[in-house]
Amino acid sequence: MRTAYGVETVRAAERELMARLPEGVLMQRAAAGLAVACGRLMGRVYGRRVVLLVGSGDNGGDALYAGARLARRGAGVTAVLLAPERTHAGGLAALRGAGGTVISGSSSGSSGAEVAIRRADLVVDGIVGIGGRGGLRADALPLAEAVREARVAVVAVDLPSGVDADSGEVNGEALRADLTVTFGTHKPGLLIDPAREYAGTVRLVDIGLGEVLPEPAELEALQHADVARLLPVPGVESDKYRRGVVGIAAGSARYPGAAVLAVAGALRGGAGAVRYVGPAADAVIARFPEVLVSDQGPHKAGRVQAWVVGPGAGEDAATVAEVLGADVPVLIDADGLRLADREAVRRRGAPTLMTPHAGEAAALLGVARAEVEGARLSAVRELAARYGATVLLKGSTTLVADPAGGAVRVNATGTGWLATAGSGDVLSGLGGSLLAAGLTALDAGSVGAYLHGLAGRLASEGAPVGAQDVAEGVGRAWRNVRGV
Ligand SMILES: NC(=O)C1=CN([C@@H]2O[C@H](COP(=O)(O)OP(=O)(O)OC[C@H]3O[C@@H](n4cnc5c(N)ncnc54)[C@H](OP(=O)(O)O)[C@@H]3O)[C@@H](O)[C@H]2O)[C@@H](O)CC1
Ligand SMILES: [K+]
Repeated sequence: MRTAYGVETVRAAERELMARLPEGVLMQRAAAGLAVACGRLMGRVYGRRVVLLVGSGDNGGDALYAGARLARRGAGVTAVLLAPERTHAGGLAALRGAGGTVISGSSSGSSGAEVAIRRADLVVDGIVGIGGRGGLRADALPLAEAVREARVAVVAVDLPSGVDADSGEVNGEALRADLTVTFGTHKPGLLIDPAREYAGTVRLVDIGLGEVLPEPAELEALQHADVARLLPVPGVESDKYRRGVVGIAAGSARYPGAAVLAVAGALRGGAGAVRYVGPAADAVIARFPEVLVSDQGPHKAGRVQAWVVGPGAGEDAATVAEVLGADVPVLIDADGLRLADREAVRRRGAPTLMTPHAGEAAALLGVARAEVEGARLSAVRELAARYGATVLLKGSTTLVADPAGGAVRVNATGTGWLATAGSGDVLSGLGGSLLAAGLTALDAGSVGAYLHGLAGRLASEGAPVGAQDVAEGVGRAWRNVRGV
């Protein structure tokens, strides 16, 4: 499991650890890891030209100490100081002692710095780290512009400067990195868009913080091994009922395809059988003869261990209400989200998993879509709290939040190719099937998103995919995760 912690927690852990260690040890650990990562990125150190962008705090200190290490190994290192009078003194002395050059951003104007950037093999962004608020400030903007124009490789120290460490929000300008070297733990902003996009590849340097960080983390991301443990694999005793039956109440005369795609996802999620109720039974059975279909309402469909309701449902509020009344886990998607009565969701005794995309989440919260996209973490937490339900917010970084709090799960297996019609219907069926197989709402949502994203990647291999390709790719994703 990859975990991430917010700034307050990181600072508390840092204080606790620092109290046990000689002064400066943590920064030296950070700088050593940073210098190694820079060296690897450049291929060799000797003779390379490195520019450090140095802000007023310890983030700049890390950059300076790492710069000193690179200078000792033969790199030509120039530090551009954005706040010369507040620069980390020890770091500056170390760099000077190692033969580095220092340009004061303010006194010599920015042109000297811009020339150095144009000639550089690598820029190290130590403007601001977890102490940052808001986007880049005016004095850093010409430097950021010069970096962009020079197309020079950028390594961000701890975080790309200008992004919000806790939320992944980017309020203003931020510096894009090819590699972010982060210390002690991932920060939420490194895993959540839009900030994640600025970070490039993220490398975690162990500075010993792990032993003092509390449980649970603020954010966690499942990895292959975690998903493999959670997948519902049948034992010798299993029959189709023990493996779970998932009911799909989806589709309408107008949108029969949504039903077919939700069923396609459900067949690949590990439940032993799929029931379908609704007006698209003919289309479903023609494509999937193994499905148990019924044109009666959900309560007459026979026993299920979980329901999926909503994909392509049109205006069928009665079916949504009926499913919400069932005493089994329910996944609500698409039209179902709009039709579900909030109080009815809150009253439910069994788990509920809601799976909106940003537009649907915005409608439920009564805000603009851009607001949800810019502040995904707070949006998903707010929705989970309002509905008393587990919420999976779809997007390039899908988030899953439980109403009781705890770590929010983030999924990063997705690909832009998944933004294709019907792909969400496949995910709803897949998630419902995992619920029926006995996973908690949080696990079903995050495992579903993981498999779905991976299936999209495997099916796509860099080319466009349709929703059916994604559904068919889910089997490959299972095998990939299980290593079989
Ligand atoms: N935690 C750990 O375990 C370890 C942490 N380490 C390192 O320390 C870093 C944190 O250092 P830090 O606390 O000195 O804060 P940092 O990010 O350098 O900011 C300093 C000042 O910048 C300013 N400022 C604010 N916003 C700004 C903006 N948008 N643009 C420009 N400036 C802005 C603001 O001052 P202001 O100008 O507002 O008075 C703020 O006080 C951390 O990220 C990691 O690299 C490692 O060494 C080892 C272990
Ligand atoms: K930085």
